[in-house]
Amino acid sequence: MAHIHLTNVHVSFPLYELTGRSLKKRLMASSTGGRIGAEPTAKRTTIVQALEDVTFNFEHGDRVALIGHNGAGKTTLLRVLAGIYEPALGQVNIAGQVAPLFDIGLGMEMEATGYDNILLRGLYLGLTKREIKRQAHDIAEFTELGDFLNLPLRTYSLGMRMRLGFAVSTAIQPDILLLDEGLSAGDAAFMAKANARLKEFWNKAAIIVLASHSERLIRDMCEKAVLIEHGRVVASDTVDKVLAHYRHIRPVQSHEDTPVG
Ligand SMILES: Nc1ncnc2c1ncn2[C@@H]1O[C@H](COP(=O)(O)OP(=O)(O)OP(=O)(O)O)[C@@H](O)[C@H]1O
Repeated sequence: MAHIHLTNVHVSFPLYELTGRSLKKRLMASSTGGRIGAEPTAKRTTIVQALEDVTFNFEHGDRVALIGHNGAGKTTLLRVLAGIYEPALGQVNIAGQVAPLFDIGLGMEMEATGYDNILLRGLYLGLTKREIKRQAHDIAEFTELGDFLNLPLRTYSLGMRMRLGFAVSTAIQPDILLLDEGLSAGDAAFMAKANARLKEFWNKAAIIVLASHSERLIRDMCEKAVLIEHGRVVASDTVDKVLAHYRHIRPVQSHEDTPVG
């Protein structure tokens, strides 16, 4: 059974550029972003605490929305779940194959060809060489990039890179899907195809974690939600309860698809 268990996870980024006291003060008072603090060691460098003491358990069957203001820590948390960031403190315990459908260029090499990047991104995602080779033809077909697959990635547009990244990430049925907002950058035809594949995965994936500001998307896709404020989890419950909590602490005027965060 798939699961994601996080215990007291901390992630911080040093801000070497930040030397002025007044800018630091203004940042500390900001309603967006992670908490600004001082690194306890090493010359007291200023840090942004992107995640602070994050603990939660997602179990098989969970569809969870990550909700929070700009810079709250949602993408950082997704990156921790994808193994892109190693937390400075705390434990990450994940059972199941993870497919991150964001940071689509990670693991890819600009000077390598599309075909080579299928292998590189596949290895980066934790697939074996054998698994990738078995799927390579289908992946190439799904991208519809044809002869471009023989050219280096630097010659691709953003949308072409997204086609390649998406095709590799979804080459096998993952247990855990990680998404940041919706997919973008693909053209209409590819987005329709990608969304159809995503829908199929959506029903089969054991756990889905979606970071989003769209109330409609959150309500459509998830049953549970985690609210993050300045890197800390402040609520973890049903979507209804967490959205109500969020509205309470950050009220907005409502309109058709009320942005969350
Ligand atoms: N590479 C980095 N270097 C320095 N600070 C970073 C870095 N990545 C993220 N941060 C900081 O960490 C905090 C959390 O950022 P993160 O991208 O996780 O927020 P988010 O909730 O995904 O925001 P948004 O809704 O705007 O996408 C922010 O204050 C951001 O400035």
